Amino acid sequence: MFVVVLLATFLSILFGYYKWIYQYWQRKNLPFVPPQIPYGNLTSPFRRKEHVGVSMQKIYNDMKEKKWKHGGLFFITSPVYFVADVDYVKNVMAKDFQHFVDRGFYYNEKTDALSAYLFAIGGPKWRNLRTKLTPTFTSGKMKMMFQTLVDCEANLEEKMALEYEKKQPIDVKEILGCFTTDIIGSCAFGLDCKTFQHENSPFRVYGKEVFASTTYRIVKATFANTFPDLSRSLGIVVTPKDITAFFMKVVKDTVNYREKNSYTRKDFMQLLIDIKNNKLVEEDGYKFDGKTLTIEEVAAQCFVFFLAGFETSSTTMTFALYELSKHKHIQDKLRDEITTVLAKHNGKITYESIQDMKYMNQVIDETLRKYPPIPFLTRKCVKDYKVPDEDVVIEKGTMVIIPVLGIHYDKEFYPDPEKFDPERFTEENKRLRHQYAHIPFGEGPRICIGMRFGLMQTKVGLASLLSKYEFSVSSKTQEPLKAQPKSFVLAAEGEIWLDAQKVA
Ligand code: HEM
Repeated sequence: MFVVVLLATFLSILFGYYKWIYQYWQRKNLPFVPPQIPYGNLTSPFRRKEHVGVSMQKIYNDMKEKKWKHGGLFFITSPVYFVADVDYVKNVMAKDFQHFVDRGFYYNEKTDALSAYLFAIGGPKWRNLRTKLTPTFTSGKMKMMFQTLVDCEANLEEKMALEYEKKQPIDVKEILGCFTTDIIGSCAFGLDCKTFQHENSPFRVYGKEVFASTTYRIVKATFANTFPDLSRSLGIVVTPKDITAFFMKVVKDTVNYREKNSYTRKDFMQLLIDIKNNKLVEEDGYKFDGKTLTIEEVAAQCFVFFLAGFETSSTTMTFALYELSKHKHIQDKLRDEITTVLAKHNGKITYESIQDMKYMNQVIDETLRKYPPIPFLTRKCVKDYKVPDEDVVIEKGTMVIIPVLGIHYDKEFYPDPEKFDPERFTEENKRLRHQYAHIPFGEGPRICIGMRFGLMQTKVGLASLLSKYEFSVSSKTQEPLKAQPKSFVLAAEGEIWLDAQKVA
């Protein structure tokens, strides 16, 4: 009896707490989407049937229909500020950035070293590291790493030739996943991963594991990101232990080898080692601030280059090839451009030749509009923010959502948004649109630091494949494509099978 009374008292206190919390936005005078106990406006992590990015897109559409420029949500019991107007998005991401410096992701340097990477960390730590790493991604550095991409492109070419010989539909997602894993493995870790030759190469295996979200990992990450301070004091670890052990060992071994043997290489790893040993020179745009990187910090940054660098670009190439397969005239037009440009550069894919491919840019921009790998972005309010021209103050500590996918499918900016149409991205059409209507790489000071590198590897992969093969969708592909509900990056559920024909 006592236990029943205790339980009833606990439940009624909990219910009262939820009721009080769920009136938060009402008290703030901001319209809000009615939440449900216990997950608020999130779907249960145990019954997730659609990608969170798609749920955020639906909320965006709903708010637009009601002519709301912004609104309130709840993630479990945390109030979340949702921005549904591109001018407001611009304020949050750039104009009033000082209020929204953090991303609000959980990380824990003490118990989970690899989680403290540039994408997740906040405050002065982020600013410091961002300043240190920015010179790593200049066009000069990209040019320097281009040969590595060309070396990996030769492996892609060889693998495609072998697949073609089989006269079977080709799993492009897998091939392009191996291609970008090889590139990032080489540029971030200085290793030849050989993923094409060895199906079970550790980088490919761990690369897949990193993105294989199980319900357990989703529950843990949702809890840690919703209650970061509590999770930090509980010492929650979000990176699986075997992944941490593998990447820490690879980085430590590589750094030791290079330092002992005075061996250097033109890659991200070398740039990080140079920052660690304070060897970067002023001409690199680097100003020494008296702080170097620890080996754990080097490992975490290598890890984020790997995390952020391979899946985003491989899904972009995969979706681009899928859309091109469905739109032969666009595919032919792009191939014509590739052939013409390569002819001017002795038939070689060079750093200069890919800069000349203007229609390629349009195709990639349209692919990233329809399939932004990160379909919504977050910021955390770090000091109270009075929303301009509104009677609302967003409190310090509030999570902010920017619904990228919703904006990218908004009919106001993109009539007939389901249609794949690279003409939307001619210079003239881009000028006519709000700058924040296309944000696949984010915007403002926290914009993707690897954008140039990501675009470079995407262009190399597409130019390599399209110059030699003509693609069409195989009947083995499950259409219409559906987004994997549990993955972090927006990726297709199941394989994308394409048929290839050699170009005459
Ligand atoms: C098609 C390829 C890629 C896409 C679409 C993409 C997209 C994004 C987006 C949307 C963000 C968040 C930006 C924001 O919040 O405003 C981001 C951040 C980031 N990306 Fe990328 N990315 C790509 C490739 C890469 C590559 C190749 C690397 C590294 C080699 C990389 C490293 C990072 C890092 C470190 C951050 C965190 C930046 C910060 O918080 O300061 N990304 N990326």
